[in-house]
Amino acid sequence: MSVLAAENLTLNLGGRRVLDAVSASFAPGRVTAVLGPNGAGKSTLLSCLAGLHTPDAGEVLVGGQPRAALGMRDLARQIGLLPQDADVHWDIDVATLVALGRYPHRARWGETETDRTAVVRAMAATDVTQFAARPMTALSGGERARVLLARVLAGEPQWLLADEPLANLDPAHQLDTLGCLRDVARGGAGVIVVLHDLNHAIRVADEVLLLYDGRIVAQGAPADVLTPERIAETYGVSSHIGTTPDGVRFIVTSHMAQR
Ligand SMILES: Nc1ncnc2c1ncn2[C@@H]1O[C@H](COP(=O)(O)OP(=O)(O)OP(=O)(O)O)[C@@H](O)[C@H]1O
Repeated sequence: MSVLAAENLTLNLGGRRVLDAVSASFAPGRVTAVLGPNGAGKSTLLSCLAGLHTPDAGEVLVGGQPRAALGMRDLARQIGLLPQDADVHWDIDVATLVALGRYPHRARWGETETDRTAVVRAMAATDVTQFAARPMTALSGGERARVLLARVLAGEPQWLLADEPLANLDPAHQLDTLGCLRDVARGGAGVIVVLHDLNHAIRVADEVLLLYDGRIVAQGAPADVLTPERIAETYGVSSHIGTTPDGVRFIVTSHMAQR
């Protein structure tokens, strides 16, 4: 099966161990939420998977092949990364920027109907079609964030790696984006998404991977991993886990009681 796998990834940055023997395997058609407190190594793990960092030990396998064996174009077709705090401050119009997401697929003779369809679909999925002709500099932060997600979606990657894609979005667009990530997985791609809101994770993820201090402390179904005990150990907060009358699970966190 064509999986994306991290095998014993170890990475030191600035003299500190940032990832410590991280092994994980991601399957197509599934959404994996990468969770953990600030500084746990979530973005670094995504960067390693996408090829932006070369690990000091261990390797990333893409469909069983070492990532380093793939050419840049092939890698760009297979893995689409939306980095944390991605932004654009130049005067490019939205449709042109989203179309740049097709770059790894572009034929020598230019844009094809397939390219155009993928761009239109990506813009609709992120609710930015109405901004198509506007320059990026004339959009709000949340609108720009949706356009940048559209650019990655336009590339129709086999693996979508999204680092906090909900950070600047209003509640309705957060839910829409979670739905969009599920649709991407339903279409057969693997989705790996860094999230901070545990409620978003239990809503979207088939699986969660919980990092702490550069190590994986748990990986599995959200209900199995996100227990009050583990939330307390990892995040240092108390939690109450419940279910709404219509069956949606939720987690409410609060500060630990002072001793
Ligand atoms: N270039 C760098 N040089 C030195 N240390 C770094 C560098 N980049 C990241 N780090 C450190 O690596 C650790 C992991 O960073 P990373 O960005 O992966 O965390 P994160 O889990 O994504 O955190 P957050 O939730 O705050 O985004 C942090 O302690 C950070 O300070």
